[in-house]
Amino acid sequence: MPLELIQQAKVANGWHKRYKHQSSSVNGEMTFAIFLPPNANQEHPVPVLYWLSGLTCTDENFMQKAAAFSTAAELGIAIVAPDTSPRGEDVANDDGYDLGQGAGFYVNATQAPWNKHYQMLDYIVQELPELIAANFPVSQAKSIAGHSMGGHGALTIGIKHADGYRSISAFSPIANPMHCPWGQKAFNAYLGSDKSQWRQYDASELLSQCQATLPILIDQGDQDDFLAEQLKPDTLIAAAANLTSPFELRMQPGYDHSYFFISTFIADHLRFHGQYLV
Ligand SMILES: N[C@@H](CCC(=O)N[C@@H](CSC=O)C(=O)NCC(=O)O)C(=O)O
Repeated sequence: MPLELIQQAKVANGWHKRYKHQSSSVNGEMTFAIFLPPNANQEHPVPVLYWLSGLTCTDENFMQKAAAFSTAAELGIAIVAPDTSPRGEDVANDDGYDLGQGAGFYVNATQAPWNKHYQMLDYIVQELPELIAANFPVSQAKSIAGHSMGGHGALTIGIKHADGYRSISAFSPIANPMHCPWGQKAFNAYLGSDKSQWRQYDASELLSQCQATLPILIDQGDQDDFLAEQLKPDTLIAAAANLTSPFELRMQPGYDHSYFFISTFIADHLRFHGQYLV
């Protein structure tokens, strides 16, 4: 499907570009943004970090607020930030900010009316990387990162599709969505009431069962208003107890849930991924 360029700007000697396109996975239009570092060209394809944003976000929040460009340019890493859901008048929605448009939870919905468009897992794992590879000077090397709902997405996708990615990182991820209000609301709507279907999308469940996985870095602010009720990083630490691959969860004193926090530590995350994307 052809890409339509919406916007572009030079930044950090590279380019930030936004595109929309028809998506076969979500059966409608999707938008994504890409940062291409200055060294990206057909003779020098660059690795890609996929960034999954949180509730209420579009492709723009990370690109405008995370302050990632200078380090990504220095390391020669492209960043792709998709929208967090399908959108449009014919796309199912909810009055709450935590379900529907802007809150796709990176799952393949099985329940009506959501299953018509909310196939975000297929979009992120298959369709979007194919589109990026076909249209931009990128190599096969991919890593995945995200924030909050997007941290849940990065962890679950990276763990379940470990052959497709080199490393995983997350800021303030929803670590155990089966047991928090945001996750329970979304999973009930998108997946139905059968909790056996929820486990495939719960990072703590997946991590506790896997023998080996990718290197994982997580940052969590200890002044995050969502920490105890929604995020539950302790369950992830417990689930990671028997891992043999590198796993680090850093509690960062004084930081909240915002992009101020993300912008403070994004360079660490890019350098972490950079080790594995060479
Ligand atoms: N009550 C808030 C909730 C929205 C919010 O905090 N969204 C976060 C992600 S939360 C988990 O996925 C976010 O990234 N917001 C965008 C930003 O640019 O900060 C609300 O008022 O909507």
